[in-house]
Amino acid sequence: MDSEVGALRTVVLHRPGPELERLTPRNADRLLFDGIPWVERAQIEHDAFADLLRAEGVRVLLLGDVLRESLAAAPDAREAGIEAAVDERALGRELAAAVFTELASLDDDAVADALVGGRTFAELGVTGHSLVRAMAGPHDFAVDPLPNLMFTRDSSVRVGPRVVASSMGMPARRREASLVALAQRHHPELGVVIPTAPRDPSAVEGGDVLLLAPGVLAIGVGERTSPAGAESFARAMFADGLAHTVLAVPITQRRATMHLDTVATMVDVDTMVIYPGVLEGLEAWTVRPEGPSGLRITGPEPFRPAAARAMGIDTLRAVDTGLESVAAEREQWDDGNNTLAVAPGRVVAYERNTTTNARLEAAGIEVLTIAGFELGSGRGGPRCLSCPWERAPVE
Ligand SMILES: NC(=O)NCCC[C@H](N)C(=O)O
Repeated sequence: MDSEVGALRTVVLHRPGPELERLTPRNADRLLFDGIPWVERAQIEHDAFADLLRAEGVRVLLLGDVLRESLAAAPDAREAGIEAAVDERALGRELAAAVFTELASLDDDAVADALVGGRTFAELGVTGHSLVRAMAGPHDFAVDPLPNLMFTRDSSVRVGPRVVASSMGMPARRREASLVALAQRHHPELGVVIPTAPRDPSAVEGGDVLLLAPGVLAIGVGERTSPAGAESFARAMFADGLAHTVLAVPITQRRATMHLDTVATMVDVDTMVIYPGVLEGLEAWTVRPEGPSGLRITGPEPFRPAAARAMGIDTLRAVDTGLESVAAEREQWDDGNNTLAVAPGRVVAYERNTTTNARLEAAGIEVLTIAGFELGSGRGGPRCLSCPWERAPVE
């Protein structure tokens, strides 16, 4: 796995499930959703996405199956998953112990459901002398649900022969990374991939990491990935010999641009789709290894020439998403720039972003479309919804 565009062979998706049924207008902001999705329709849309990928010859692994298979294969994974889900800081020691005991009494499938879908106090039936329990409403969560799990892009990053567990920037998503890492690690097939050495806990989310070309990574630095996170990721890549250059790319810290892949994604070996609102202003700091553990840092300078130089190409072509700024802004919000390449010059995109898709096609990119009315309510497109596990090397 050394690019964003090599023919996609294996991908990890998560079919959304009961965790989405937990969203209400009161908790949606905290759980990072902009609307309340219609769950059955989200599943239909997701199934169509998975089927399209299968029709493209991609092997689709579903995280729910991966998790269940891992829990069955490794008894210690069960305990580790439950332990990570029980937040002693929120529950207090005594109630945390009671919640742990309840979860531990469930069978493997029910544990997997609880770790993803969360559990309320009422559902778990935990009682006892706890102020937290006494003051909690029946629908308050003893274990938070993970409605963003379907955005498998963000919780781990596959680079070359390795996988990097993310360190999520947002509290609502923190547990995803450890759950996904646990599911991968204990899975009979995925577990053959070696994790990178543990990094420091600074924030990096996978939506910020773009494999521009073999050995060249761009890492967005903004709402989800901190400068420290980008640095520790770069150091891990250099230490493992997986990159020679990392471009740290500042992006505005707001919801519309939460990750680098919300404004720019690779659609061919030398081409990106880029939101025109950032096209001219996008900059990069170039980070390279120097000496046994040092870094050489230069910049900032305009992103595209810096990227082209690192990639060893004359020009990084940009397809911008419309000259008309209102249409471009609307489609950026609806993840028009968030494409998933299944092969060089062949991408999956949301059908609603008609201006962006027409411009991609005019630039010679084949666009395969999926519906994203409900999937999009969490603010993520085809790239966010996928964690590529294996791609063919690019020329
Ligand atoms: N790479 C991405 O842009 N992922 C989309 C994540 C959406 C999710 N609701 C979040 O706010 O984290």
